Amino acid sequence: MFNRLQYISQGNTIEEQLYNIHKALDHGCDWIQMRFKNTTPEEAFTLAEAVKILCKEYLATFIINDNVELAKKVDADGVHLGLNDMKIEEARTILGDDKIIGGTANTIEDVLQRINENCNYIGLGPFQFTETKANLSPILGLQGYHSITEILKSNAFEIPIYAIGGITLENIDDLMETGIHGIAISGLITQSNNPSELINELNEKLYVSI
Ligand SMILES: Cc1ncc(COP(=O)(O)OP(=O)(O)O)c(N)n1
Ligand SMILES: Cc1nc(C(=O)O)sc1CCOP(=O)(O)O
Ligand SMILES: [Mg+2]
Repeated sequence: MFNRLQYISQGNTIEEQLYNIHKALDHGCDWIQMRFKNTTPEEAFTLAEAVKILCKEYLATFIINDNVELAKKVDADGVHLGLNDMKIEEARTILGDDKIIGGTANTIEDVLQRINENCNYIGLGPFQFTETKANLSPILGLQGYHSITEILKSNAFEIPIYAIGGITLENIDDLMETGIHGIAISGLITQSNNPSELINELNEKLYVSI
C-alpha cells in the first residue's frame, strides 16, 4: 500500500531544496516528490543524485516531478506527470513496470483517462487555492472529491487518489471521509516551524482508520 502522505518539495536553489527535503525526511515524511522548477538540467541532476541518496538513507520513496529521463538516470522510484507532461504510456516504456508513475487529474474525465493509462496513483486537485502552483485548474473543494470518489466507488475503481492543493491540517478528516487514499502537501510542511508535531498529527489523521 502506498504512503498516505506525499511531500512535494519546494525551493529555488539546490541548497533550499535539500534543506526542505532533509527537514521533511528528518521529521517523518517517507514519500518525497522532487519538484524543482525553473532550473537547469545540470542542477536538476545534481539535486536528484543527492535526494536519491537521502531517500535511500531514510527508506523513503523518491518520485521526480515531470522529468522521466532524469528519473531513469538516477533510478528514482518513479515520476509524477501532469496532463501536459510526457504521456504515461511513453513514460512506462522508458521506466518499465516496476516504477511508480503518478498522473494529475482535475476532473472525473481526467481521472478515467488516468485509469485507462494505467497510472499507479492519481494526484487530484486543486482542493483549494494555493500559491505553490501557477495556472491552477478550477478549484474542486470537498464536494468535488465526494462526487468523483462516488463515481469511482460505484464502478469499483480502486486506484489510489491523492488530494492536492492548499491542504491544511484542518482539511484532513473531511478529505479522508471522501474515500481518497491520501494527500500531497508542499507549503504547509515547508513553512512549518514545528515539522515533527505537524507530520505526526498529519500521519495520525491519515492512518487513524487503519
Ligand atoms: C501528487 C501530485 N499531484 C499533482 C501534481 C501536479 O502535477 P502537474 O499538473 O504536472 O503540475 P506541476 O507539479 O508539474 O507544476 C503533482 N506535482 N503531484
Ligand atoms: C503541485 C500542485 N499541483 C496542484 C494541482 O492542483 O494539480 S496544486 C499543487 C501545489 C501543492 O502545494 P501546496 O500544498 O503548497 O498547496
Ligand atoms: Mg508537471
